[in-house]
Amino acid sequence: MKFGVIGSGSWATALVKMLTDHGQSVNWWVRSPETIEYIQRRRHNPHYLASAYFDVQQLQMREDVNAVIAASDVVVLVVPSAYICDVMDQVDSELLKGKKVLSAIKGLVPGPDLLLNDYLQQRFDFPLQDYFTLLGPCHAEEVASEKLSYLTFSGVDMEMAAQIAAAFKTPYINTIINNDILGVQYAAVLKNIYALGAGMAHGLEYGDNFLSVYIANSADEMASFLRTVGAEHIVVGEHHTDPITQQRDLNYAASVYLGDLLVTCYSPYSRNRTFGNMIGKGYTVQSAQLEMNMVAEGYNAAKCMFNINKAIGADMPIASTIYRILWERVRPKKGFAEIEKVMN
Ligand SMILES: NC(=O)C1=CN([C@@H]2O[C@H](COP(=O)(O)OP(=O)(O)OC[C@H]3O[C@@H](n4cnc5c(N)ncnc54)[C@H](O)[C@@H]3O)[C@@H](O)[C@H]2O)C=CC1
Ligand SMILES: O=C(CO)COP(=O)(O)O
Repeated sequence: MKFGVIGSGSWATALVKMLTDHGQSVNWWVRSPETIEYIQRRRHNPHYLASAYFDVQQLQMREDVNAVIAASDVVVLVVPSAYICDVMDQVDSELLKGKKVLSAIKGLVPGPDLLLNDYLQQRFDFPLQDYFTLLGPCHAEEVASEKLSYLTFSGVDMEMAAQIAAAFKTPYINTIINNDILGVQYAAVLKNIYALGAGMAHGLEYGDNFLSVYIANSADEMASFLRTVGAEHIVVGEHHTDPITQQRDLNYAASVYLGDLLVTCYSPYSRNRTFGNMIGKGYTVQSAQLEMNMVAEGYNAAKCMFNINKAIGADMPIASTIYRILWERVRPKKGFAEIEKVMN
């Protein structure tokens, strides 16, 4: 199985490290020829995760995204969601036929506000059976230092998900398989919004006691949303697996749901938490964005989820207050005074 990694930020660099540490050869789309030349010479990415070193004999780096896709069986999408349309607009749709797509993106396609599988289906007629996700609690920085992490691979084709997962196994990466392909993506999007809020709470100088209450309530709100969109899982399930079993077996305390919420709310590596902390301290959105050379997905996600939930109608007082702070200029202090009132 040949892997092609599309993206060269922190997470893409971490995934290339996992694959090459496993012994895989990797086709890697790196946009700048200078960066390619640097990695060839110095064996690490100068811009992101610079402490991760590669065996460059295993890397085939190219500036042309179509050449990477053509040479690969599994296309790993790992650019921030804000740029995914720009990248996919360069892709020749014929090349995607018969390929597997593995998304490691924790965001929705902004504008149409779509899960990535729905975007690929609408834009490329790409079938859900060939679509997989790689999610779970894992910061790129801890991959660089080879700290033990658990990644969850999801897909309606669980056998193929397991085969893909096997290629990422290393002494520091364990893998888990599940078939909740839509739910895991929504969970990954929502946890970024709640983590942004956790950062705001920190910036507003709430303590650990309140934070634990806030995270517990966020977990509950997330699970309630996932149960509300459960009907969609049944539609997916009807074609591939027993829909009732799929519904009843879901454990929202599993690492791909609750675990990722926890690590993103608590870890100092989290970009969403860092961004939220600045907002809580009084930075504007624009100045917080300028401070970071990395992407906090929760900012766009707050708006996308607010729009999506207009149709779904789940009760989401926390996510909608974070949206109003970020996008409607509600003062963080005022927003959190409202959040305080809905805590259980
Ligand atoms: N960093 C992490 O620890 C993890 C990140 N993720 C997810 O991975 C995805 C990618 O995030 P990161 O690698 O962390 O990004 P990043 O914030 O490290 O890097 C930004 C990336 O955007 C690229 N970029 C900038 N402008 C672009 C354009 N116009 N077209 C295409 N690419 C452009 C840069 O080359 C770079 O690859 C996100 O959805 C994130 O939520 C998931 C798990 C862990
Ligand atoms: O998804 C992540 C950890 O699992 C990364 O979170 P941040 O984007 O907030 O850094």
